[in-house]
Amino acid sequence: MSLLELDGVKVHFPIKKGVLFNRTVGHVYAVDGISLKVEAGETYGLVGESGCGKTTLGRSVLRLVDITEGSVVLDGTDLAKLPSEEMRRFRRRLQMVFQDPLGSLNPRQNIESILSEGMVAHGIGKDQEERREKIKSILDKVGLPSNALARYPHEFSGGQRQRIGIARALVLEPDVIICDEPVSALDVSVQAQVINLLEELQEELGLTYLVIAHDLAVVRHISDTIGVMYLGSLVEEAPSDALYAEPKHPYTKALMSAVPVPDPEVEDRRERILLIGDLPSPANPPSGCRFHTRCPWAQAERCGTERPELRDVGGGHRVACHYTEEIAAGTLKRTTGEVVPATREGVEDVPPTLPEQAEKAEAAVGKTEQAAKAVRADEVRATDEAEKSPDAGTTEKATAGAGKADTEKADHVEKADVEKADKAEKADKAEKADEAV
Ligand SMILES: Nc1ncnc2c1ncn2[C@@H]1O[C@H](COP(=O)(O)OP(=O)(O)OP(=O)(O)O)[C@@H](O)[C@H]1O
Repeated sequence: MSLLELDGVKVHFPIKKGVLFNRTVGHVYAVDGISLKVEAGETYGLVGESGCGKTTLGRSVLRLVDITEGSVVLDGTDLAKLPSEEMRRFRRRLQMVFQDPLGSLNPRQNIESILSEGMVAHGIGKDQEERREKIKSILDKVGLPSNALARYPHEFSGGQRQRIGIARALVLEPDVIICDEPVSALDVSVQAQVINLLEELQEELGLTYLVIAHDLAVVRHISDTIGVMYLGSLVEEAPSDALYAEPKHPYTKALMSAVPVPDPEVEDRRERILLIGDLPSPANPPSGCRFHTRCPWAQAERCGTERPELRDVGGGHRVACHYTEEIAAGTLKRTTGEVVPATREGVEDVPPTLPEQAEKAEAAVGKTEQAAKAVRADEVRATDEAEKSPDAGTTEKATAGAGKADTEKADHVEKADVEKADKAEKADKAEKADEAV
C-alpha cells in the first residue's frame, strides 16, 4: 500500500445567489475525480495551468477545504472521514510549504516563535529548551544560522524565508510534505538552490513530497512520478522520464511543445502545438472529455460525449484519452489546432528554471558577448581603415567614418550646451544672491 492514496477525490464549491435565501445555483468543479498514489520516500509532481485545481487538491489532502466525494488515505487512515479533533492530530503528519514565503510567516513573530508554535500545539519537546535545540538542528539542515532564531521574517531574503517555511514543516516530523509552487515566487538562481535543498533533505530524512507547480521544468527535476491536471482531473500520469520522453495525451504534448529547448539545432526542428481558446470555466466544464474543446485531435465520435478514464497504456503510463494509441501511431488526423515551427524568440520568452538550463543560458550569453565583441572589433577596424584611406573606402567604411565625424560634432555641440547651461546657472545664482542681500 502507498503512503498516500487519493481515490476519486472531488471538491465542488457551491455558487450561491440571493441575499435572503442564499440559494445554490451551481458548482465550481475545482477537483473532479482524482485518483493518485504517492509512494513513501518519493516525489509526486502535479502540474497544470493556472486554475486547473492543483492548489485545491493539495488543500483537500490536508482537509483545509471540504472533500465533496472520494477518499484520502494516509498510511491506512481515511482522512476524509476523520472527526475534526483526530484530523487535527493527523495534520502534524501532513505539512505544507506555501508559494509565498513572506505571506505565510507571521511578521510579528520571530523565527523561534514561528517554528515552536506547531511543536507546542502537537506536544513535541518537553520544554522550550528542548524545542530550541531541535529548531537549531533543523535550521542547520536547511542552511540557516542558529542566530536566525531571534530574527523576524522581514530580515531574510526570499530564498531564506522559503527555507524557514521548509524548517517549519520539518520540525513537526511529517510523513508527507505538500509543496505548493515552492519556488515560483523566487529568482531563478534561488529556485535551483531551494529545489536542490528539497532533494538533499529527501535523501537525508527519507521525506515524501507532493509537489504542485505550473512549471514543467521544476516538476521534472524533482519528481519520480508526474501527474498532468486539466480542468479538475488528471489527463496523464507517468514516471517522470517516460512522460518527458514520450508525452501521450494531446494536452501534455501541447504543454511540452511550449517549452523551449536551449540547443539551437533541436530548437529549429521542434514543432509547437498551439492550443485554441482559453481554459474553460470549471463552473461549466465541457461534456465528455474536458479537453475536447481545445484538442487538436478531437473526433466527432466519443470525445464530446464520453469522459475518458485514466487507463494504463503500458509501463505505468496512464492516459485519459480515447485515441491514445491512434495518436501515437500517427493514424489519426489532426482536426484543429495549429502546429508551427518553434522560433528562437521563444527562448527569451520563457526564463530557464533549472540549473542546467541556467548554465546553458549563461553559455549562450557568453557566446552572444563574444559575437558582440567581434562585431565591435570589426567596427573599430572599419573606422580605422576609413580614416586611413578616405577615398579608397567602400560605402560601409565611408559610413563608419562619417558616423565618427558625426559623433565628434555631436560631442562638441553637447559640450557647448553644457558650458552654456553652467554659465546660465551661475548667473542665476549670482542674481538670487544679490536679491537676498
Ligand atoms: N473557495 C473557493 N470557492 C469557489 N471557487 C474556488 C475556491 N477556491 C478555488 N476556487 C476555484 O477553483 C478553481 C481551481 O482553483 P485552484 O486555486 O485550485 O487552481 P490552481 O490550479 O491551483 O491555480 P493557481 O495556480 O492559479 O493557484 C478556480 O477556478 C478557482 O477560482
